[in-house]
Amino acid sequence: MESSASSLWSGVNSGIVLSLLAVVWTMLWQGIQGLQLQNLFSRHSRRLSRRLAATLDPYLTVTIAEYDGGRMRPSDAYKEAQAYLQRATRGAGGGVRHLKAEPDRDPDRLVLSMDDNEEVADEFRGATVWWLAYTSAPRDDGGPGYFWGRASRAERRFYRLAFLERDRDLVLAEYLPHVRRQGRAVMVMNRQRKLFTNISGGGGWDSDGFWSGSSWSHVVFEHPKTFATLAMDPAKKKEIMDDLDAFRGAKDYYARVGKAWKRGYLLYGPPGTGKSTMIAAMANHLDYDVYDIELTSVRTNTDLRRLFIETTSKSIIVIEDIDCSLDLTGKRKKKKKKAEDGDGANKDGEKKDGAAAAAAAAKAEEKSTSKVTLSGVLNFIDGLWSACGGERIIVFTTNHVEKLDPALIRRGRMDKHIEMSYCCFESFRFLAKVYLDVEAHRLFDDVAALLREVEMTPADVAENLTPKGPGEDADTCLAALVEALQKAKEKAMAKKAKEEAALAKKKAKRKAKEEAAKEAGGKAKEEAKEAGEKAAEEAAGEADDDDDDEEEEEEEDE
Ligand SMILES: Nc1ncnc2c1ncn2[C@@H]1O[C@H](COP(=O)(O)OP(=O)(O)OP(=O)(O)O)[C@@H](O)[C@H]1O
Ligand SMILES: [Mg+2]
Repeated sequence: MESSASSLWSGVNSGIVLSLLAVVWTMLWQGIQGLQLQNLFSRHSRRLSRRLAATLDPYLTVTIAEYDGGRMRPSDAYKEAQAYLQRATRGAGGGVRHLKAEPDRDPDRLVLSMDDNEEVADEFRGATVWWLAYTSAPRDDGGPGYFWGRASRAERRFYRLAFLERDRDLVLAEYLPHVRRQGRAVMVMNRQRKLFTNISGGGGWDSDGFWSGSSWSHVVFEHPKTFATLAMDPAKKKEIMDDLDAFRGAKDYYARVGKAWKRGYLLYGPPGTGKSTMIAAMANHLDYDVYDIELTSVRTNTDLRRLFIETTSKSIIVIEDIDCSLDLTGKRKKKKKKAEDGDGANKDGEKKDGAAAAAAAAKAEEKSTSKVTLSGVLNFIDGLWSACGGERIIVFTTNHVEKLDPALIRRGRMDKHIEMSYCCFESFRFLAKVYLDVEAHRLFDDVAALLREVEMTPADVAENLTPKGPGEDADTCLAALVEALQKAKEKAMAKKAKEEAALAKKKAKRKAKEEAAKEAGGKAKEEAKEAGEKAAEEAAGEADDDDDDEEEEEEEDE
């Protein structure tokens, strides 16, 4: 590859006029080289030259947009072209004068690519082609991407490939596939796993407290946790690793049975039992990117769907603490009725009752409350859109599995339910090996006995096993753990005693209340009985009087 300024003329038929022009141009070029105006002129000179060439042999163009389908999915072809062109800008930048730089895997280097409005020429089997990078102005025109709301109003990036008409077949049939293949190879070589989030990066908080602007931003994913350092029952760990391996290699299986190539994991258990750690281990095991969705920052179901569509294949999509993120429990029907999307699409894309109803519903919603509903989340997991893009793992974590709507975690949505529990002796031994490189110790029996009686999270055990200073070793750390376990045991016993005392007090109170009620009931009964008897006597007396009157009346009639 070389800069277009030097190679351009090789693709052009020269005639007398052209020769003359070339001479004039060379002289002019040499003249301005001494001046600092070269930057300015080089770009224009290349364009001018190409236009000149096009008048003799018209050129064609192919444009590759950053997003497919309006602004729904980042385009693979764009990414491949970008990677291919990164190669073109290696070394001295391949003649490109304005470069963009991103961090490389190697901390001392940068990955360079051409900046907007830069142009680079490439040679392929004797043909010259020109690549131009450019950005179009944000649009607000209700065009194809308008459905996606704010996203369509962001800048749109493109690569435009120009080539001479006579090279048409070569470029379309061979050069472009070559670019894609090479680009993919570069991407594999440079691949850095990424951790994406929907709440930071080039955007801003809107007046309702939601993040708007670019949907995902990312950092390089560098979590050191692997299954080799994750403490849990070995059989359970192996089962999870086998499950992940089976998923990764099951493309054909999923296609054959007609299922989207995705798998749902529900990780549940008390805080500090390793749920987030497990996600990092899964991502490292599979070599996948991680998309961490902060659901409370997603405004509507439509936004949630857009976020999903923008995720790439080979990724883990995580929603942590799903029970806290939203009120998802038992509100499915109610919410479905009232909480429709502000953007005009509801869960199933069904038609809404009308704009007035939508506006009323939107007004009724509290301003700062996310309108993502359980239906939206269910649709996100296994609706029609969930099938696009392939090879994804969806992970939910929660501390309170019992609070979740059964629909959310049924098999098929969350295929595998994994309980992360308190530290058992096996896990402790594992952590002792990892943290202290100790496989046996005189304090192990004490720890084993205490762990049978006390619940301690792997996070707390790991903390106690971490040497805090130069004087600390396995002996001091294990002694600290035993002490912490004993303290935890005493605390648990004190708590239990307190609870029992409270329970006994409650029982005694209830009993006293019952007896008082009984006594009061007996007294009331006696009084009622007395009153009843008195009333009966009186009634009987009155009845006698009535009989006498009737007899008298009968006699009078006769
Ligand atoms: N099973 C485990 N094996 C190894 N380390 C663990 C394990 N569980 C927890 N840890 C350690 O404890 C710390 C906290 O764990 P983690 O954040 O994964 O807990 P969590 O279950 O996600 O908690 P929360 O419910 O509060 O989010 C981590 O830094 C990790 O190193
Ligand atoms: Mg966590």
